[in-house]
Amino acid sequence: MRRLILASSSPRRQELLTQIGVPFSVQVPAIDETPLAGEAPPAYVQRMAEEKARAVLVQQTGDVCVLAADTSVIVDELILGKPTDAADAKAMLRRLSGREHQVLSAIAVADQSRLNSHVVSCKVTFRTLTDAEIDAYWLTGEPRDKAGSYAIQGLGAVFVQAIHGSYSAVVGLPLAETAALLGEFAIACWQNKETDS
Ligand SMILES: Cc1cn([C@H]2C[C@H](O)[C@@H](COP(=O)(O)OP(=O)(O)OP(=O)(O)O)O2)c(=O)[nH]c1=O
Repeated sequence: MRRLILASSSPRRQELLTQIGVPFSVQVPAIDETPLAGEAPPAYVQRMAEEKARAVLVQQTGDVCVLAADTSVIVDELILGKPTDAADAKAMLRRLSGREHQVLSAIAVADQSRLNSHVVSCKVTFRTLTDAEIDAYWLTGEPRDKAGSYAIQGLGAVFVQAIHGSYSAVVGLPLAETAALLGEFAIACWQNKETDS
C-alpha cells in the first residue's frame, strides 16, 4: 500500500488534507525560500513546492508519495511571504488595504519516478484598513506565520470584501487540484467517508 507524506509544517495544510479524507503522515521540509533574482511569482511558488517535496522524498525508501505546497501573496509585482517582524507585517497590510491582490498556491506531488506540480491563482479584495486596525491585528499574533500577513480563515476574514477563485488555495492547499494531482499518483480522496458536519 502506497503511503502519503505531507511535506509541511503548516497546521492549515494538515487540516485541509484531512478534510478531504486522505490519510497521511507529516514531515517538515527544510529549504531555502529566497526568490531568485528576477524570478516570476508563479515560477517561484512552483519551485518552492517542488523543492519541499524533493527535500522530504530523498529521505524515504519504499512506495512513498510526497505532497508539498507553497502559498505567496502577490501585489505590485512583489512576492509577499511571511513577515519578518511587526514593521514588515504592517507594511504588507497597508499595501493590501483597499484593493485587490493575487494569492498564488502551488502544489507538488512526487514519488521515486516522477514529480508533477500545479499553480493555482486566486484574487482577493480587501476593504480599506485603518492604521489602528493594522496595529491591533498584529497584536493578535495571527499575521506572524501567514503569507501576506493575514489569514482569510481567521480574524483576517473581516478584511475580505471579495474572493474570486479557490478559498482553500488562499488558506494554503487548493483542494480540487490537490485531489486531482493525488489521483494521478493513485491516491484517492474520501477514504474516510463518514462526515461529522
Ligand atoms: C494568505 C494566507 C496564507 N496562509 C498561510 C498558508 C501557509 O501556511 C503560509 C504561507 O507560507 P508557506 O511557506 O507556503 O508555508 P509554511 O511555511 O506555513 O508551511 P510549509 O512547511 O508547508 O512550507 O501562509 C493562511 O493560513 N491564510 C491566508 O489567508
